[in-house]
Amino acid sequence: MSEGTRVLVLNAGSSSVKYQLIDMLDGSRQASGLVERIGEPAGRLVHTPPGGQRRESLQAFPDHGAALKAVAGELAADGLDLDSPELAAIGHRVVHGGLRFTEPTLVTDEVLAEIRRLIPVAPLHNPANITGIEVARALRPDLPQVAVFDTAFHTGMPEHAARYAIDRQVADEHRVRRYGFHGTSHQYVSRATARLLGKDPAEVNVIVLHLGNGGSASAVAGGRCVETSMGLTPLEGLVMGTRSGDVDAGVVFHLHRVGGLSVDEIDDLLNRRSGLLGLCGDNDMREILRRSEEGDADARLAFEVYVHRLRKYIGAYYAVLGRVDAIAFTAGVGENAAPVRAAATAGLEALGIAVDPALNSIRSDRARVISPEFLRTGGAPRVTVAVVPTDEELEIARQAFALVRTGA
Ligand SMILES: Nc1ncnc2c1ncn2[C@@H]1O[C@H](COP(=O)(O)OP(=O)(O)O)[C@@H](O)[C@H]1O
Ligand SMILES: CC(=O)OP(=O)(O)O
Ligand SMILES: [Mg+2]
Repeated sequence: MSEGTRVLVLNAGSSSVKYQLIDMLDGSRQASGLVERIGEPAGRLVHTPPGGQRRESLQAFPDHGAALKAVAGELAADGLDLDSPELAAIGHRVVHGGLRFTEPTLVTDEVLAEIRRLIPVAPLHNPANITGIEVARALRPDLPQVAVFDTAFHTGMPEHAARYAIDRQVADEHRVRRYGFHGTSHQYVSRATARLLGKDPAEVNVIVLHLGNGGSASAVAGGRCVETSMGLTPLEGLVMGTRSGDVDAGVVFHLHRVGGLSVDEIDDLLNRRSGLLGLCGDNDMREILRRSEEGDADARLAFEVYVHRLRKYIGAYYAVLGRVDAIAFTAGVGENAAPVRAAATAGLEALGIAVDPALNSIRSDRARVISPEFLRTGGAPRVTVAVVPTDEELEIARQAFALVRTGA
């Protein structure tokens, strides 16, 4: 077993790779960075060395393999060679773990084959995750590679939340059920929210709104996920950057039978050309807020559809939990877009939910409460609304390190 104390975490997303090198002795970040717009003509790598100046390099990254090689180069330039004996493991975010992977798992050829078998149910993600694992294995074949699954935190969901109301035999034969994603983030943020409240996670009920490029909501009761908005694939639920979220399944039949689109075309439409992008031509919330402010009607409608869906889920999860102690906004949109947080919670005072405009407008990368100190709720218990930055990489590093150190 390696005596190293550092873990490199790779979070390979649909068009990006986020990475962090973390020393598990004290949780300190040795380096971190992001490669974005992979596969596009103009890519970007931003690397932050230990305690140093961010370096940006603008270049095209044709695929995830090219991106990871560039990351290894940046780390080497800081003397953080991937050959270092200080590295104990490489942790990988893997989006779909199906029914089998409910815990962090050491990657073997057989595990990799199973992750590959799940590509049809995570077509935007598992291929990138696999590439990340393959490139990392080629760079350090001697090192444990640990897969940490987005689905794992949701595997304890009650059966009534995990089941679709379709023929049970068909569902079981094809393993059609609701798996849920972003679980590492929902787990980390729900615990961090409990800490912010000064309580034990076992005592609190939290609605976590993870709003990034992909987005999902979860209802966490006493530390356990009891409901989440994504399903068999990361398509169900909230309106996302390029994904539709919930649509009547009848839309698929209609587009096929009447619209003449093939199943693959509909898959591409709903996963890559819908959501905010489909509604207004932009998938970046920053652009949508800017355009809305200038009076652009398409951007405004996209914003309203996005927020309306979010409000529906807040209401639904309030009912699922019965008692809500906190609502936590997280990920790129949740942490940065004050107008989304304000609109999603507006007019809900009777549920004990409100956001203080001054607190909401403060920019910070720390977990913080944005609900007002005093609120007329008409008797409803007050809900703490908070912005709680997620750290999927730190959580993956912890889980990966625990596995290689203790085998648990
Ligand atoms: N300052 C900001 N204001 C509004 N939205 C932002 C801001 N910064 C980032 N975002 C949004 O966050 C999204 C990315 O979120 P992130 O959690 O990094 O996504 P992912 O991990 O899914 O790639 C972007 O598409 C952008 O819309
Ligand atoms: C599962 C998922 O949607 O992930 P991301 O937000 O990284 O696309
Ligand atoms: Mg993300």
